Amino acid sequence: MTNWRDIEQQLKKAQVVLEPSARLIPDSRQVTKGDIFIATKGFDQDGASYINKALELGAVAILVSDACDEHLYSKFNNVVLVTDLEKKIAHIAKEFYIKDQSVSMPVIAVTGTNGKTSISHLLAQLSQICLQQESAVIGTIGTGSINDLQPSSNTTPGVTEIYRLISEFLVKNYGSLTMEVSSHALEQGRIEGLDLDVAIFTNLTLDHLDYHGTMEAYFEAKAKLFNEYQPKCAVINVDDKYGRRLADMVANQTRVIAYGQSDNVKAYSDYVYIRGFECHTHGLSIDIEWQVIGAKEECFLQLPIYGEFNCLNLAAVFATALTLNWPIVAGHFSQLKPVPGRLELFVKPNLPVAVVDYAHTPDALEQSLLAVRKHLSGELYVIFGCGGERDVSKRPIMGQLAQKHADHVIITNDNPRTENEDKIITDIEAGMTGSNYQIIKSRKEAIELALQNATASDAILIAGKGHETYQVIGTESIAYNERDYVEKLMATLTNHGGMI
Ligand SMILES: CC(=O)N[C@H]1[C@@H](OP(=O)(O)OP(=O)(O)OC[C@H]2O[C@@H](n3ccc(=O)[nH]c3=O)[C@H](O)[C@@H]2O)O[C@H](CO)[C@@H](O)[C@@H]1O[C@H](C)C(=O)N[C@@H](C)C(=O)N[C@H](CCC(=O)O)C(=O)O
Ligand SMILES: Nc1ncnc2c1ncn2[C@@H]1O[C@H](COP(=O)(O)OP(=O)(O)OP(=O)(O)O)[C@@H](O)[C@H]1O
Ligand SMILES: N[C@H](CCC[C@H](N)C(=O)O)C(=O)O
Repeated sequence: MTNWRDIEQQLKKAQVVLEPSARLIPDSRQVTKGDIFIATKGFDQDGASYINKALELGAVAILVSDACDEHLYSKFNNVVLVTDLEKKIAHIAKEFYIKDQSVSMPVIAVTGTNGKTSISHLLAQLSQICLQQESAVIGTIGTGSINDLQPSSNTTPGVTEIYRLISEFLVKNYGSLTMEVSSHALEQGRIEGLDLDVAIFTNLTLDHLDYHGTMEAYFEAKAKLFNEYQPKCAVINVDDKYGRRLADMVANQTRVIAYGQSDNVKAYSDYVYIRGFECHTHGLSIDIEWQVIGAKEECFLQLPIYGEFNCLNLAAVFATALTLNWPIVAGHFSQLKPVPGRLELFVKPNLPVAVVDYAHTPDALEQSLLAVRKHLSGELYVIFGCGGERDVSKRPIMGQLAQKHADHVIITNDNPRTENEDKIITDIEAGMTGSNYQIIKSRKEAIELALQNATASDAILIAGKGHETYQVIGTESIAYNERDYVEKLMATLTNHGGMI
């Protein structure tokens, strides 16, 4: 049995009635009445051990993989056994959800260690501005319209959820979909079967070695987006050495648009080149030259967005809009807004500027510290931590970079999860010298202290949580919205942090 039609026939024979609202659900905890539960063999667990739970919650049928333990599924009715279900599920989900496969929308996939959310949200904003049409996103902050994001638990959801979301976006008539594609997703085939109009590569720096083992394996996972999926167009940051390797290995039928600010860029026939840029208190000015299909042009963009790295993100957005034939003009870019929790500024007269950012990798932390320095004068405070149950090799490097680029460092908690929080902090300290830093495990206290100690001309970078709305301690997720907290705290403070 290889396709949905065969499965449907078998379910009909078994007199299973499927409602139009039925969904394919691989996680028993998400099953609701009328759904079909997908039981596969996972990394840690056998999905078939949750069949009972799924039936209790109202599943009307079960698709089970032959990789699952037979004892776990043989006793149930309405079970359809599918050989190699793990490999076939993408195809089955596509047929199940996309009934009319002639209807489609441009799909843009963004991969890389940092910048995926920023680029996808900026593209969705630009679509609204220049096409007056809503676009969908799938990524870390959520899914759907950026004006009404629905929560997502992974950066890239599982393949059944992806096709369910796409069917919903087609009904809503969104102009395009930009999805963040993590290296885990590429390794696990979560976007299998998708036809990609554009694939964007941002950069590759240290992260996720707990999962991939080596940078080379991490790169190979990212490269799948370009060599296995063969997008129509590849928009690649060729300032990055891994980007240059990718640009050399894409298939002939994929058009490469190189972007960046180094001399490498103009070696490609299609490119978006950042000739220069300026960082000022109101944002960025970027001088761009581009050549796409022969014609060479230039323009000057002004944006109320911070960060040198956002020049690169903007170049990727620009190149993508060009290849999709969006009618962009320079003025559209000045209407873009910062992405929530990405170098997001909180400003109040007579108080230091607070910048909430999602930097949680060494490169992102360094880039965001350098970025804040370039836009703002005064002393720079940084408050950051490292996640528990995540790549430990980044901890001392982040400690070292914080000390190198900031004037004042406060180490705090960032989702210690089930790890010992003191051990995480000791790992960070291993990269630091001297004792001119503070440890304040409570993020709230750390932020309040920095706001009280800093002067009105200083800046405080609060890194690691960005848009997150929780702090995970042990297995408990405690509500904590850093953006709200900072805004409310600043409202209660007068100059130099004195409480009202
Ligand atoms: C290690 C890993 O990547 N696991 C992913 C994998 O899970 P799996 O199928 O191996 O799951 P499993 O735990 O062995 O369970 C087997 C089956 O039992 C089911 N189950 C399990 C428990 C239960 O109560 N009921 C139930 O039905 C599971 O849904 C699964 O179908 O496939 C699932 C569906 O695609 C993913 O949701 C899941 O991501 C887990 C939750 C995860 O945390 N992954 C992280 C590492 C991740 O993917 N991160 C990247 C981005 C990181 C970044 O760039 O910052 C991401 O894309 O989010
Ligand atoms: N092009 C870039 N290069 C380096 N750092 C960047 C870049 N863009 C954003 N950053 C930094 O990385 C952080 C995360 O950015 P963003 O959320 O856009 O990346 P992401 O790839 O979606 O990350 P994640 O997969 O972890 O969600 C930002 O808060 C910022 O500090
Ligand atoms: N999606 C990333 C984000 C981590 C953000 C940081 N706040 C942390 O918890 O480490 C991850 O799960 O590794």
